[in-house]
Amino acid sequence: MEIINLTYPLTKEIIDDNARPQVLAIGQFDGLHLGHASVIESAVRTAASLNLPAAVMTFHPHPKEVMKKGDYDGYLTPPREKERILKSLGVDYVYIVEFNDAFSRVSPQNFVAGVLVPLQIHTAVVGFDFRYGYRGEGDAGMLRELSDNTLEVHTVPPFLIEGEKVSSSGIRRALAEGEVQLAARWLGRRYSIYGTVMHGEKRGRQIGFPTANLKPDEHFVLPAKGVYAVRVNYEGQRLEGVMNVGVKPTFHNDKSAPSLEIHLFDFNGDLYGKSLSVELVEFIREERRFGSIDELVAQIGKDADTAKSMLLAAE
Ligand SMILES: Cc1cc2nc3c(=O)[nH]c(=O)nc-3n(C[C@H](O)[C@H](O)[C@H](O)COP(=O)(O)O)c2cc1C
Ligand SMILES: Nc1ncnc2c1ncn2[C@@H]1O[C@H](COP(=O)(O)OP(=O)(O)OP(=O)(O)O)[C@@H](O)[C@H]1O
Repeated sequence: MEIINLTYPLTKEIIDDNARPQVLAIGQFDGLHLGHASVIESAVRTAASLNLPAAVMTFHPHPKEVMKKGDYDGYLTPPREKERILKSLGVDYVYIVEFNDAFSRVSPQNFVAGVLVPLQIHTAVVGFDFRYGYRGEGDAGMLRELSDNTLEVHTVPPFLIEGEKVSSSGIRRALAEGEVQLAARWLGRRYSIYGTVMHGEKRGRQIGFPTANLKPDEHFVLPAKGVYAVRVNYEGQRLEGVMNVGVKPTFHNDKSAPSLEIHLFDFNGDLYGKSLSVELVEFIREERRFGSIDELVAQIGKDADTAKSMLLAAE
């Protein structure tokens, strides 16, 4: 899979290097949830049947971050995570269009005439509610006419679960409420955060529950503050543990950014500086302030037992 960064307007060099008949799925695709997968899989299938390469076009940074509106609070799939998943879907080319103020003002006409036509897109595959161009004025139906009928357009019907359209914003809402199982059903996999283990305040070991403090490698959306049963992938080993996402109100009054602390079961190696990914399996309870360290320690012991039985029952 090749990744191509594009800036509008496209240069002659970029066009010369990338113009080829190809099937293109277009969208923000943050999360690469089951709805996104149905669009991209449809593009991959169509490409195979036409014997053409399959491509995906996405935008970076997230338009909601640039336009400072909506529910943006990080990425469900920051760039490297998105690449990993797109690769597994069988995509040949990924075009990442730089999303900035100027690009947000490109009209639907100029998007088609200045990007899709020069790249020789044979078929564009989009979801039923795809919008593009300045103020989202363009829709799927307009793609074909704006290209002077050179472009085939496939529109993918809504992917629903229990009657609801699977969406990135729904997954953000679920994570913000600690509903990690709902998020996992919509994602088609458990939500995971990739990061590096940093030095913490060194209190964990003293209280009998050493924790790995995870600094996310990219700007991941964090789930609601609280305690979670987790699975951890470390150098190919699958470990299990319990994670606190929070500000440790028993020790601090500040409202600093939440930290991610993982107590791994049956593990006592040195993790400082190591890369891990942590999969959220189940929410256990909200974070709270304890009156004494003994009470906190007793509760963490119970959390660990709860997490173990949840992990045993989880597939
Ligand atoms: C499973 C688990 C649950 C936790 N729950 C809370 C909590 O509810 N309130 C709190 O103030 N700290 C909570 N903590 C955070 C501990 O206070 C923290 O792990 C300890 O202070 C060590 O921090 P350090 O790594 O910065 O030294 C929890 C930690 C774990 C591992
Ligand atoms: N559930 C779905 N079923 C079919 N197509 C979808 C679904 N969700 C998104 N798409 C399509 O995937 C592409 C990318 O959409 P987008 O990233 O805006 O998805 P979204 O999850 O609806 O996002 P948000 O919740 O932030 O509005 C678009 O073409 C869109 O129409």
